Amino acid sequence: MQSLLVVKNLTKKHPSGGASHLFKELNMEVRLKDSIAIQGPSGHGKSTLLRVLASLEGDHSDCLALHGRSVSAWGPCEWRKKVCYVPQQPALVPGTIEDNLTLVSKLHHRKFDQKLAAKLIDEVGLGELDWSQDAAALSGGQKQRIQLVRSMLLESDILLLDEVSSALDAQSKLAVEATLKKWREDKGVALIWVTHEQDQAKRVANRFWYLENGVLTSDTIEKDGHLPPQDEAVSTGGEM
Ligand SMILES: Nc1ncnc2c1ncn2[C@@H]1O[C@H](COP(=O)(O)OP(=O)(O)OP(=O)(O)O)[C@@H](O)[C@H]1O
Repeated sequence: MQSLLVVKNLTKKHPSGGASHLFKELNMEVRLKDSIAIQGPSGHGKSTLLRVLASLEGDHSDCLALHGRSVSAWGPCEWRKKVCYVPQQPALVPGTIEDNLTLVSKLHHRKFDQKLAAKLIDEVGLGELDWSQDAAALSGGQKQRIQLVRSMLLESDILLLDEVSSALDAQSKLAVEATLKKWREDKGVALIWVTHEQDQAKRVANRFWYLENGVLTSDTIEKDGHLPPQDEAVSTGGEM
């Protein structure tokens, strides 16, 4: 399977300072259509790892390559369009739902694909919403889904999903999972999910990573009928 993102010797010091590392010398590869669940104890750096992969924290250009090009070769803004981080806490802009959905096209001077936006909104279970409604008045779970659809409209190569269904009821959670699964199949994107839910990880992922004490290990169980080329998602020498 074709490689999208290659990570080599990625090291991140603990944000609290000192000599300790959140993770050290991580090596991994993300392939086309991968769906990877990252799990591990709270506070061991899962969200930080996603933000680093999205080039939102520190300068790790030498360690990250997308389609064989580093962050600095793409430029950080272009990189973030291609490797999109979706945070757990919705960060909607002031204004209506429509203002939020059209934000990506406005920022990137693209035509807004209303039909696609409406389809995705419907699929995640928000088909009844009036787009002229104030986004601030939405529930936490509705905001999470608006933010997710807004990110999907960027049509990135990789979506980094940081507990993106944590505020949802069981039915809405399944709707979001199904929407993302279809998106991955249709668009060939890769999904990386941070989730604390073992059941969700099993439902959505074909590869499983575990981050603890600075070490990322991979579980080679694979669904979807393909085997990993190597047990490549294994880091070395982590320390806290
Ligand atoms: N801005 C920051 N300033 C100081 N420390 C930070 C900052 N961001 C994260 N940390 C610390 O870095 C460590 C890793 O945090 P991170 O949120 O990446 O962990 P996590 O595995 O995603 O946790 P959780 O499962 O609870 O979401 C934690 O000890 C956290 O307190």
